Amino acid sequence: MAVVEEIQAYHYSSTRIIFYPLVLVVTSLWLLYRWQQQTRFYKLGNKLPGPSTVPLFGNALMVLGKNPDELINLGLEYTKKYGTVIRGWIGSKLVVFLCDADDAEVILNSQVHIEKASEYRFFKPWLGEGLLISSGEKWRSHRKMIAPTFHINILKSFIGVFNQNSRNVVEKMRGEMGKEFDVHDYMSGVTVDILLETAMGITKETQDESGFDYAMAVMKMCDIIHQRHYKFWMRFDAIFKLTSFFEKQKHLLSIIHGLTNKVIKSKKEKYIENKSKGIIPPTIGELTRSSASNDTGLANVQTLADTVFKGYRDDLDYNDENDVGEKKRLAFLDLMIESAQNGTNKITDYEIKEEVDTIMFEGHDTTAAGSSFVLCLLGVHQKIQERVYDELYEIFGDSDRQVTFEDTLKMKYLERVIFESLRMYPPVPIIARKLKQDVKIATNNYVLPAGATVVIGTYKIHRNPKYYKNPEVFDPDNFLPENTQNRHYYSYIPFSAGPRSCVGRKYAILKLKVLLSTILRNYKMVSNVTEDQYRLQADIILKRTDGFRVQIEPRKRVPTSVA
Ligand code: HEM
Repeated sequence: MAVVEEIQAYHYSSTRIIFYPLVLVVTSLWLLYRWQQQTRFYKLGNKLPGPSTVPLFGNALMVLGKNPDELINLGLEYTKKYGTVIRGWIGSKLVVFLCDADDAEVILNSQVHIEKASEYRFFKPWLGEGLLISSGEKWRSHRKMIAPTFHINILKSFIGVFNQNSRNVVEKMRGEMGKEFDVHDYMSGVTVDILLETAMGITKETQDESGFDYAMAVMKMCDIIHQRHYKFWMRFDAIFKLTSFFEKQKHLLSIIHGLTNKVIKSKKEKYIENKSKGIIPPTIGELTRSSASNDTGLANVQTLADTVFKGYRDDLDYNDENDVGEKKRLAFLDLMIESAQNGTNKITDYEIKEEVDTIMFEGHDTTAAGSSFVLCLLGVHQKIQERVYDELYEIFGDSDRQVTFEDTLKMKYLERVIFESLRMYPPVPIIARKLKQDVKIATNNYVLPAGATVVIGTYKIHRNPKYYKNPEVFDPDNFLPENTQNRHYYSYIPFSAGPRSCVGRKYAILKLKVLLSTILRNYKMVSNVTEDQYRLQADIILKRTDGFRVQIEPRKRVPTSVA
């Protein structure tokens, strides 16, 4: 009897131990939820259209367990259902998706809403407070220093590097003739090689094993960051630190930062040594200053890019008319060291490292994806590829000579093809900001509250029939002057726009023209995978989860009408 009583008492007390605290927790959570719903933040958020929510979880359960291509399909489905403004609650975090050019302009054109969303924190161990993620005064002063280093005069001095590396990749690809292969592997490799040289001044001749290790580490780090974005559980630092990826990241970062630090140290020593001998490199100001000896005669030619990006209101166009042609080539790193040493800009070695690392990341994955999409699309759209080749034949004939800056100005159709590819498959498919102040957007005068995360849906804006007649059709004529002149500037934002637009825009377009024209003069691209079969990945960089599969055939150097 005593034993039975003892068991009953035990059950009773254990029920009490579990039951009452549980009731307390549930009640507190319910009260918290009720209180939250009454706050201004929630009231404003709940005025926006979006799927129904579950108390406390919001819409978080809907994305749980979804793989990257399912996520993109889910997002696209919701835009059909709810229109161009959609809110989602991830627990108590408000995320607002904007897919209309007027609304995008309100955010991107602002000097206030320039704070990056918390999702960018995964880059922090690698890029520190570099241009991509920094904010406030630090971002402003570094942007002011870095934007001029992307001046067209400096970019022109990179043409030789672009050419040499493009030729190298053409040779590497030769082994793939007749097979189906993933062209992204090659685009990724050549992009890192070009960046090593243009950002850090490391050439194939001067680089040792560490250059190769660095390139591999950059590619692998990009992979880890992608995994953290689409594997939900990897987003939590505490869990991430328990995975093997964390150890791998530590190792890769030691390679990346090790080389960046080493190069900065030796370049700085060299600068000081040269200075003591009276050898001083040209300043950014000198490299970009006007000169009577205009070497091209084409400096004032208006390119398509000049028209398309005219309304961006960013800081990349100033001074471009002062085109003095190719001078001494200095890498971005040299320019930063020089301006720090001569006192023009206050920037520490550590900050220079952050900026060089940022350029290496931003310049790599974006252009590798961009060029891979162009090559795949040309493999599918043979007629368009023929027009591209005919234009190249007109410029180069059957010669194997290198591309000059003047040639790139004549590649008008290729430029339209690149722009159209960036429209349909923007390498950066979304841009995310954290609001520090309330903002009223154009659609329905909705007010987005401070603290919300705003996601600009570039991919979706680029496919809005309001701006493009047949948005789902790959048609480079979307960028004929008559079609661009009256289009909303913010309906085409592959490089973002406004004060935080991409500083590498001109670099990217120039590099893509040299690289793609060199490949297309040597090979005909073929692809049996049509666009409806592409499996796109919802990620920080738009990619294909099915791989960028193409085949190449040798190019006969005659116009396509004769071939
Ligand atoms: C097709 C190629 C490229 C595309 C589509 C692209 C796109 C973008 C976009 C959309 C942003 C804004 C990101 C955001 O606000 O979250 C950005 C920023 C940036 N990009 Fe690019 N980019 C490309 C190539 C490059 C290259 C080649 C470089 C450097 C060599 C570069 C350097 C940067 C930097 C430093 C930023 C940060 C700017 C700031 O916040 O002030 N990008 N890029």
